[in-house]
Amino acid sequence: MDTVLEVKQLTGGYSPRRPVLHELSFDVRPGEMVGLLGLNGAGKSTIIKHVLGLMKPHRGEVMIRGVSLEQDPQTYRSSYGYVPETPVLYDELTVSEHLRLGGMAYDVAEPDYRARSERLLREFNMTPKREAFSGHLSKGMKQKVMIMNALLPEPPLYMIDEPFLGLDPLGIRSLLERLVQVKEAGAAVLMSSHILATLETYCDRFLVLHHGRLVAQGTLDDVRRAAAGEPDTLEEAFYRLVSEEGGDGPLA
Ligand SMILES: Nc1ncnc2c1ncn2[C@@H]1O[C@H](COP(=O)(O)OP(=O)(O)OP(=O)(O)O)[C@@H](O)[C@H]1O
Repeated sequence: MDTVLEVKQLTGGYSPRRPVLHELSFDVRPGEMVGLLGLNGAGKSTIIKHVLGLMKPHRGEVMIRGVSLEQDPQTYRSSYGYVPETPVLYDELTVSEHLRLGGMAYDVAEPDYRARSERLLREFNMTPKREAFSGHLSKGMKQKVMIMNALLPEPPLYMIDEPFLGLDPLGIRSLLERLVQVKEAGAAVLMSSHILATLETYCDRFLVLHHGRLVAQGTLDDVRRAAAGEPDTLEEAFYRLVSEEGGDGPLA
């Protein structure tokens, strides 16, 4: 089956002498949402930084639709939308100006830009704030601007790092509904979160990261089977896989 994101034997981190990620291999396919789970410091954001091309692997490779960053930086970078854990915006630009900038960066044609930006503003209840400076927005509204900007170009891959912080329940629902739509339209989604019940409901497969190693990956049943005693829920399976004391899961 084709893959959108393919990570092969990735070892990486902030210093070559002390890797944070150890020989990770996984893929994310078209029409699939994959959940990335791990305790604080497990390495989730570091994986995402490697996929974004902000960090260079010590060993191994990362390809998006068969292309590595080195082979074709422009194609690689225009193939993903990214929602970071913490919003990064220009305080002196308005919500509309951020969307406009995102549309230009990804070369979205004008009629598509207009239709998509109107729809996103409506869906995320941001139409009344379209002319507000981002420095004047609430935390959740800033996060919505990041989310709208990632969705606007309709890329083949979405990387979403702990997106629910600060979003109100309607915002969470709008985001999840939109992710289901993009996935059904054939996009691939890699989403990290600590909200395991939501990941369990929405994701098709899971990557369980512990001390920079994948200790389980696959469908909910695969992850349940990897955990001691084959528990019923993702949360319990995760707990057993990363618990230092209990279980027979592989620990780092
Ligand atoms: N800029 C940095 N320089 C050096 N080490 C870092 C840096 N950022 C993160 N680390 C280290 O890399 C490891 C993995 O951190 P990472 O941010 O990837 O974890 P995470 O799984 O995203 O955690 P969280 O759930 O808290 O967001 C940790 O040991 C962390 O201390």
